[in-house]
Amino acid sequence: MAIHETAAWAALKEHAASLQGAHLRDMMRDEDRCAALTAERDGILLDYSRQRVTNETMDMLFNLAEAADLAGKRAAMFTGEKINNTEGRAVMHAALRAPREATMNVDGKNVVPDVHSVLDKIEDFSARVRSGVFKGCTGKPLRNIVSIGIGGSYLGPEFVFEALKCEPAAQGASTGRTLRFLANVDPVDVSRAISGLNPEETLVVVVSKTFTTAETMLNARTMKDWLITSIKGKTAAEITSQHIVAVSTSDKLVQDFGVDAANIFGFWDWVGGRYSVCSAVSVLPIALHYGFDIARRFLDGAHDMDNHFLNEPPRQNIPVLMGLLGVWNSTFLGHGARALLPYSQALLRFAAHIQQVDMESNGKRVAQDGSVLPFDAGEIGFGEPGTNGQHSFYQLIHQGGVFPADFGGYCTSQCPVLLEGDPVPNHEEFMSNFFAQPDVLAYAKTAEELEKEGVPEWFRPHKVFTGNRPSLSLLFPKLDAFSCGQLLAIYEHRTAVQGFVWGLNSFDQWGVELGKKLATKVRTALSTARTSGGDVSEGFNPSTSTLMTYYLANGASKS
Ligand SMILES: O=P(O)(O)OC[C@H]1O[C@](O)(CO)[C@@H](O)[C@@H]1O
Repeated sequence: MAIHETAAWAALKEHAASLQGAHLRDMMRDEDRCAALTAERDGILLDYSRQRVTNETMDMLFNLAEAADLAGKRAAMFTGEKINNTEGRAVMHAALRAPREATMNVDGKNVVPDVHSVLDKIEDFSARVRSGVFKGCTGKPLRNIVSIGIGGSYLGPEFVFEALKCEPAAQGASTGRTLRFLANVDPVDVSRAISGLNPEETLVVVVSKTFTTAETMLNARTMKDWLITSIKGKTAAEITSQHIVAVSTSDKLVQDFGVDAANIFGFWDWVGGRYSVCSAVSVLPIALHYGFDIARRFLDGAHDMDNHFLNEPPRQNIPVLMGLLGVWNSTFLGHGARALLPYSQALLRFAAHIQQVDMESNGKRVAQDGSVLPFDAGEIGFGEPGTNGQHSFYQLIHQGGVFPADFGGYCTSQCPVLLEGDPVPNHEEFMSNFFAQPDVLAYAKTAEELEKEGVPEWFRPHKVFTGNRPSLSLLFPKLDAFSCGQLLAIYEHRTAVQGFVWGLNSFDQWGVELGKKLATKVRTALSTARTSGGDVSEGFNPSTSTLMTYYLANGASKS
């Protein structure tokens, strides 16, 4: 039975209607309710008392999870069933962070030894590069890493890199080293990536699961050309073998590109692109830059959260709770977008990564069996670290439409500062906002209150806050490699929970294919027109032809 036909679904619809008049300001007065709407794991505290839910709502959401067979689908994921039915693939990113002694089967084969053999290879290679045993072809140490990749082969690694940049252990381990990312096929991104780098000290890591992605392959050719034309007195083969390595599932295409077989770090088709953060996709650049131990701690954190997700009952299970609340807010309360608001500057690329994990996974219009979903699945995710976001889009989330918000924060800072004579450490000033903002969203400021404060009548409507805007708060002890892994896994599993409940396939991404095909057609037409002077009116609609003609006439031939 489709999930929207179940009694659990109907009950939630009715319940949502009955809660329409309820206001968070009143709901927050119930201390027992507030105490019940929390969960804890390893010092991570989830407080979801500012969600527009009661204990009854949660029970009904747990019933919905049961009706959707959430537990069965989760077990199928962890046991290597081919739950990505449109691609015939297992979804086993949890195996990427499993300990050596674990057993996780795909097609009857334990994949954990393969995972650890690549991790061992990364540990060895990164140690040789970092110690200067593996050098550039002119004998210089390789201090700079440029990691080329896009989408799932870029956003996760960059999120992890930024999260650890100022973490004391990671910072110490990366002194004198540079890690940059090259994703966009815009040549400006190449220029930004290589600016100030000495090619003789630069190692390029080409990251592409398929090794066919147009953007990544052009950037890889561009970087190869940069290395070969800038390093003098060495052959192209010598330069390529010492300065380019690759992370991919396709050994053949990587070797055709000229990379030594010894310098390929593999992964497997049971790892989806946006779920590949714990494969060599991130582990290699992170280990090269911060050292392998830091990368291992990150994997351990993600594994810790896998265990929590797999074993904890729903009421204490952070990803399950967050996934069900996402379904509640979007499907039953009608809030199609949510804000990701980490109170940590180190998480400046968190929202971008989770946006991809969530929107590429659950942005679907059909159920797993191909039937059209009679509700909007997927949510828009957007965000910025606090307090920068407060001075940008918070106006809208306080007084415009309603956007449920995920607040994230840390009890201690990666870089504490206490100025002489200042009463509070800088981190506490920062975190005061983390505690204040959810209450501003939840509680109202009424016209009557404003009147009592002496605000003139004409001015009151502008200062009214309707409140009743849901949020949740995730408070971690500190941001280090381990907790960064936990955070990643919470959000990966949160997305899976939503997809499981909605009954769709969160692990394919057919929606990105058509654009790639059309871009290929445009590229061919532009190149033919530019080289042989033809026009671009054939095969395109009048609008696209006009735009392309204008582009060709205004500088394309020169750039
Ligand atoms: O790693 P690849 O094969 O270059 O693919 C890059 C990305 O492109 C996508 O296929 C589509 O955006 C992602 O799923 C993937 O992570």
